[in-house]
Amino acid sequence: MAVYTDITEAELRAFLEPYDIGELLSYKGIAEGVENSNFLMHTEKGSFILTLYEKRVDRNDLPFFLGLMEHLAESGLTCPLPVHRRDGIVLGELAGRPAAVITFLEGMWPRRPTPDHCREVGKVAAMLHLSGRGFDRSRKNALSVRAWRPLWNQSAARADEVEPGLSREVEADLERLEENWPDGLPSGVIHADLFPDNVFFLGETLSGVIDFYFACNDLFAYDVAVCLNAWCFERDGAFNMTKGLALLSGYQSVRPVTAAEAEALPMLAHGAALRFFLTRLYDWLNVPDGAMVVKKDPMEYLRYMRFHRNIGSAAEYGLRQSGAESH
Ligand SMILES: Nc1ncnc2c1ncn2[C@@H]1O[C@H](COP(=O)(O)OP(=O)(O)OP(=O)(O)O)[C@@H](O)[C@H]1O
Ligand SMILES: N[C@@H](CCO)C(=O)O
Repeated sequence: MAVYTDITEAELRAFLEPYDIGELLSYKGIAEGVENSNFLMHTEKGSFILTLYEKRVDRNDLPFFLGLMEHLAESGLTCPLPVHRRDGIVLGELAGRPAAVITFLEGMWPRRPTPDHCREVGKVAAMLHLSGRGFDRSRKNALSVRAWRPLWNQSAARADEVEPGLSREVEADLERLEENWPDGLPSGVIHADLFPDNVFFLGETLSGVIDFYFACNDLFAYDVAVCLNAWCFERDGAFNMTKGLALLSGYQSVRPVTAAEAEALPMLAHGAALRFFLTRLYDWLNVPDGAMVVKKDPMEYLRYMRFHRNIGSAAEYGLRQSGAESH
């Protein structure tokens, strides 16, 4: 359960005083997520999420994340909105952490994604890429290729405890990715963490996207690569081409990928797998077992890295190109 920072009822009531959301009726920690502390609150005016921003979130980035949610919602993409206090402010401080109240989004994230879910997430990723264009703030990706080696260095000495030979294998991948990482591809605002637990559905209909706390400006196709990893592998580690095809065709129905993006996709998917492997490995080795958080398995992402190393072309993910260049 991701509650790193606990709060008392008195603290919470004082924090909520400047908001116009009615009397607090109940609140409880949310048993999901690994990054921030989240609480579900019921007030006289409905349900709200209270988020306390934890270690990996830089306070200076919060106006970007919260502003982006407002911008995307205005462009028609359903996502939660930060609630403004009576004085207009959206960001406060609670228990020594930056904190915000966020509107509650109805829906459930898909525990077993189907090709239909994948098509919908492909579409919403492309819509987000197009909608982000009018957003007037920008944020560098703090977890892109240049950040991987410093992150790896914090785990490298202990990696072989997780699996013998891991250290040498990851070193080789890092070198390959650092040398061949593409640049100059279409870029803009990306979500960067568009996993199933961040995409809600009501029945078969996508009801919204949450968790913009890794959003940044980077290559659009990198975001697609993150999605391929997060949505299209089966529990046994096999890549499901039907899901890949659905996700990519959903994406292309809104924003066709360029030939250069298609060519770079295997490298981007390999790098996207390494990025999540590295943060998971760091947490695996460093977050104490007693912490109220379910640690995610880095080895799942090592298997994806191994898969992508051997991919020759994006067609193997299910990409069908019409030859149309775009954006
Ligand atoms: N606006 C919202 N509406 C409804 N539920 C929400 C909302 N925001 C968060 N939640 C709930 O809280 C959980 C954790 O939220 P979130 O994914 O933002 O946390 P996180 O710690 O940043 O997670 P992650 O590990 O995905 O980065 C979600 O899976 C969802 O159940
Ligand atoms: N989505 C991430 C956790 C939040 O960054 C993962 O599955 O490793």
